[in-house]
Amino acid sequence: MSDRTQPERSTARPTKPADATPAPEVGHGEAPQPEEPVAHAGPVTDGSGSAGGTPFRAGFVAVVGRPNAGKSTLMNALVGEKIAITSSRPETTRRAIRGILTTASGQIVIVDTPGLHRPRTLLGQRLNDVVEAELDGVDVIAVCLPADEPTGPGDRRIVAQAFRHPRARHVALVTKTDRVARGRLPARLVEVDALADWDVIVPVSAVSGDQVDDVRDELIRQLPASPQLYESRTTTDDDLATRCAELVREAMLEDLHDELPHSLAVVVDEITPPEECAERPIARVYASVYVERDSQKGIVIGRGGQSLRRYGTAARREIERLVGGRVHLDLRVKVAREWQSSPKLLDRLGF
Ligand SMILES: Nc1nc2c(ncn2[C@@H]2O[C@H](COP(=O)(O)OP(=O)(O)OP(=O)(O)O)[C@@H](O)[C@H]2O)c(=O)[nH]1
Repeated sequence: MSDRTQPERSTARPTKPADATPAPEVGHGEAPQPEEPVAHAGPVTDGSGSAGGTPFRAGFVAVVGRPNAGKSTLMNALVGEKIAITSSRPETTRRAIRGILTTASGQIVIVDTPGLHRPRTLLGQRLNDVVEAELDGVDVIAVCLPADEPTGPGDRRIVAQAFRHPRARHVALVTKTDRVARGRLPARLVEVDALADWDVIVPVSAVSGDQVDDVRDELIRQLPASPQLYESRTTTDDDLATRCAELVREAMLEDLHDELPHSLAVVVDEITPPEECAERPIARVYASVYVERDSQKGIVIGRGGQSLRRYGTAARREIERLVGGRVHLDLRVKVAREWQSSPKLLDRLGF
């Protein structure tokens, strides 16, 4: 990324309001031609150019924001596939997850990052470090700011952090627009505009799908001219074991309450492909669920193993959807004492 030439910054800055009123026109400045993502298209292009003489663009877009801002949901909507797990609980994302979207004119490698916040544990600190490391090399930093919440000190910190990387383009994505009445959106856009010198601001609802295509087109427009970085059919660089572990954690987040979710970590120890099963063509996934204390182990298992069965079934269904076949999911619950604050255990759990 760093050695590629950035496209010239657009002089027509589509989203800059001349003053506080009227509200900014967003995301339509250069008359984008919406286009369909190319699923399973042919071989990697040489990047020499796409239709109409416009160069093919490709690069990395880091999606940042505070916990629960809608980053992962938006990435999934852009890629059109569940790449990152999501939940109503803050701090669901714990790694930088790459989702890849390829169209006829560009390829976006979206890096979904953990929500940025003041860390309370060593895990929190490491997650913030992950985000900072990702920001260093990307072409575009997209800051998610929910439409239905006013700008807070956390948002200002994140925006300041994003602008400490001046080589990147800076895009504001005003998320969850379906949650505000249409009439209230302009004021929020003006508020976001006043926060920083954005290259573009795009309002979007990943849940209703409104303006997801505009986000895609704007992000591509911000990327440098470049050959494709991944094959067209690739939608993530995550491995199967990691994705399965995340689906187990997602099912648990949905099922379990209180502070417990923060104490959970899931590691897939082994996956046996269906062809290796003598009796039935069924993949076997062996996973360990780690909690921090003995008392949590009881909660996670539930009376007579009820809870384990409930979210285990939900997770298995999601894994079956992912692999496109039948799956046997074997979950073991283990205690890794205070792992969120232990450097050694964090290393072992992959943080
Ligand atoms: N109504 C509505 N809800 C949304 C939208 N986008 C996300 N959400 C909800 O907001 C919650 C958080 O979404 P995530 O995508 O997990 O948020 P995140 O920013 O990745 O969260 P962290 O992993 O905590 O950093 C979930 O309950 C989503 O369903 C949206 O466009 N509209």
